[in-house]
Amino acid sequence: MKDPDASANPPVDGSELIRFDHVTKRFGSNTVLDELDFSVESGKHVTLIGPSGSGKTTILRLLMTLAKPDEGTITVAGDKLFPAPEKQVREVRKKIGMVFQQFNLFPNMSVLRNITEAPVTVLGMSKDEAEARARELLDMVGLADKCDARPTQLSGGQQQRVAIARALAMRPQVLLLDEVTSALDPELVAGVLDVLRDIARTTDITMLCVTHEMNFARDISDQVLMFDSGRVIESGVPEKIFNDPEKDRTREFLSAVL
Ligand SMILES: Nc1ncnc2c1ncn2[C@@H]1O[C@H](COP(=O)(O)OP(=O)(O)OP(=O)(O)O)[C@@H](O)[C@H]1O
Repeated sequence: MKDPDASANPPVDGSELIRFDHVTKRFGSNTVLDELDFSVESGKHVTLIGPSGSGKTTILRLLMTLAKPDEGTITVAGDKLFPAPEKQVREVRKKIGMVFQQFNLFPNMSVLRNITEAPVTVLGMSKDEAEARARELLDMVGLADKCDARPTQLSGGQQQRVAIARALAMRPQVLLLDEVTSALDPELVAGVLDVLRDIARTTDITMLCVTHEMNFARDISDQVLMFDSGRVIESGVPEKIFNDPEKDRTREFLSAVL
């Protein structure tokens, strides 16, 4: 399962890969992110936890440019993602890969083609190179024998593992994971989390994850950020946040979910 080459040209470990400065996002009168500041260092695995509606998914959607902030700046690997000219946004956006709750695979393409499509059309990779890379990634997620299958012939857990391979095929510097096991039957969750644990352990990719799987968060995170009402109210290593949180709000949240 080793894939030392999951991300292209990773920045030097310890440098800042993602930075939010005073980011505010409103939906009508609802201020979802409120002058949010936080950063993620290159190579680290950071998990966002917090109550439903606290703004976690919105952060990932801003990074994917699926939504825009109202105020503030977002920087990725030293380059502005917001505010920035459209051409720069497209370049910076290539550094980011995301796996969603729903797998969003193309149903009428083979598994292999689902993975090679964007590297060929967006990155201009040759078909041969993209296929070789896709086969390596399918091996990494334990689906080497499913290249020719259609997504509908796979279980939800297998589809999600294809979606993980598809995100990595673009050689992003950061992988965003948004509640990737929420849509799965319970017996399929462990297989997907094991694949992600292996990716966290064996690659140098930076991960920013939203999850309700607290054991998974404890296992893979270098840092856990506790969110409430659009702000980080507490952050620290998992041992600290899960065993000895400082804020009552964090304690209340964890006692409700653990
Ligand atoms: N497109 C949208 N239009 C209007 N309101 C939205 C939109 N997207 C999100 N919101 C609102 O923003 C708030 C934060 O949503 P978000 O999905 O970021 O929360 P979350 O912390 O990820 O929650 P959960 O854990 O339930 O997924 C919620 O009140 C939500 O209703």
